[in-house]
Amino acid sequence: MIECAGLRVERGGVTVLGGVDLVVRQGEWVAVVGPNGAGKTTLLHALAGLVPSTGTVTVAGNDPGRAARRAMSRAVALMPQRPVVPEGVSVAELVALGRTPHVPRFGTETGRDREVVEAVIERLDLSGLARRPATELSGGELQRVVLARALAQQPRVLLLDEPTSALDIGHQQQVLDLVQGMRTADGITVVAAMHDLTLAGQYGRRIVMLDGGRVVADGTPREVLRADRINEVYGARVEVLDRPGGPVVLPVGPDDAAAGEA
Ligand SMILES: Nc1ncnc2c1ncn2[C@@H]1O[C@H](COP(=O)(O)OP(=O)(O)OP(=O)(O)O)[C@@H](O)[C@H]1O
Repeated sequence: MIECAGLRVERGGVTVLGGVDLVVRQGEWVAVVGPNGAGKTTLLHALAGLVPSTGTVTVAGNDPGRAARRAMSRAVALMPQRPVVPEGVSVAELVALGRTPHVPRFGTETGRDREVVEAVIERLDLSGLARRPATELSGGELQRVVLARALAQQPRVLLLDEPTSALDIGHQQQVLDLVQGMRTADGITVVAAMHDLTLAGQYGRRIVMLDGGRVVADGTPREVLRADRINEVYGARVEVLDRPGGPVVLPVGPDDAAAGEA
């Protein structure tokens, strides 16, 4: 569903992705992890055709740099890290914008479009907010609305940029369970940049770790989420517990570290 070979991106004269090779099969959930500035957002933007890149990239049969925007938007939805919300737009209207690539150029939305929008609003627990201006939402509410817009697009490939960074623990699980359900029911392919490594390993059956614009590890959560690697790549202090649901990555507090050294 996604194939990149030697994918490179330069921003402001600096190489921010330096030759990424990645093959993602249909229905896979790949979690992209890595420290701040590693290139996660840039990778998602290159897959969505939002930044110029070199090398070869194919996403759902399209070359993101050349495909017509409507064709790309019917196949690929990106949930951005920093959504731009137009003034005066309600939550329901913002979610309905996800149907734009499916509405004929000079046509109007159909009953089917409205059904899809209503279904995602309900599934993301947004019915109570539907009439509110989207600019007045809390960060977590807006994050769910922007995910709803991406799901209303009914894409074959869903690119999520930090989809749960503003959500409380209950909504994190609810939102990721919903995406997981769509992946298994509809076979959509998910690539999600995530900072929470435990959640990344619980939902992503495969983890790709970036550092300095390069892939430094690619494998199952148990293979990639090793304490020594995380400590080195992130400059962190963590302990990894092996649990049946996947590795649990715990920060080691300053007092624990001091006790360990004593
Ligand atoms: N328009 C730009 N001009 C110059 N440099 C840029 C531009 N956009 C991104 N960069 C740089 O590219 C690098 C990768 O950025 P990117 O946003 O892809 O990282 P990230 O892994 O998503 O980081 P974070 O975890 O902080 O969101 C960073 O060093 C960033 O400063």
